[in-house]
Amino acid sequence: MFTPYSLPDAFDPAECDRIIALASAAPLDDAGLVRNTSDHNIRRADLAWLDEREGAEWVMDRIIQLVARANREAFDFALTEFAESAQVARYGAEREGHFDWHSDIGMGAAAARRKLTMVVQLSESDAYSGGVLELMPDANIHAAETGRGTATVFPSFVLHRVTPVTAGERWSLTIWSHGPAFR
Ligand SMILES: O=C(O)CCC(=O)C(=O)O
Ligand SMILES: [Fe+2]
Repeated sequence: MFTPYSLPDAFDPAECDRIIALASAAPLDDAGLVRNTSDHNIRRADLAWLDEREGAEWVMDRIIQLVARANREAFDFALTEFAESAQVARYGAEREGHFDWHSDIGMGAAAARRKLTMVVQLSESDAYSGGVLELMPDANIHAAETGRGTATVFPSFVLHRVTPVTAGERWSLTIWSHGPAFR
């Protein structure tokens, strides 16, 4: 039940390009400084929030379908909303972009209600080295599928990380779905 669930071809290559272009339409924020309390040792990435970009509504429409499908097929959690914007992240080799082990359930009002996380691989896997999304749903580490456009869905409490990017750049899309407390 808590095994990460993979949805290949959640977005096609042209759609991945469009999402990266939307995120790049304005300067990206530093993950260490904005809407995020982590410091650079924990996370080094550049971020865009899709609710701040014009023309990203179709991305959210697709996300709703994908998360609903994953939840139906694999989790059956009580989900009520998407209380936070989707986030596009760029992890670049120029500063070994990474995100250390963490759970997505946080202290903020919305972050405390996160239940499912979905991460989409927006880059071609040979566009970068490192940058592996690893999950620890049990005593073993599971590497997420790296195919471009593949979505990985997992309970937001599952520990996960992105290993340092050592060459090239990796782009990802992350969204959280929210609901009442687990019981
Ligand atoms: O970029 C990724 O693959 C993961 C992002 C992530 O874990 C997060 O934003 O909480
Ligand atoms: Fe995360």
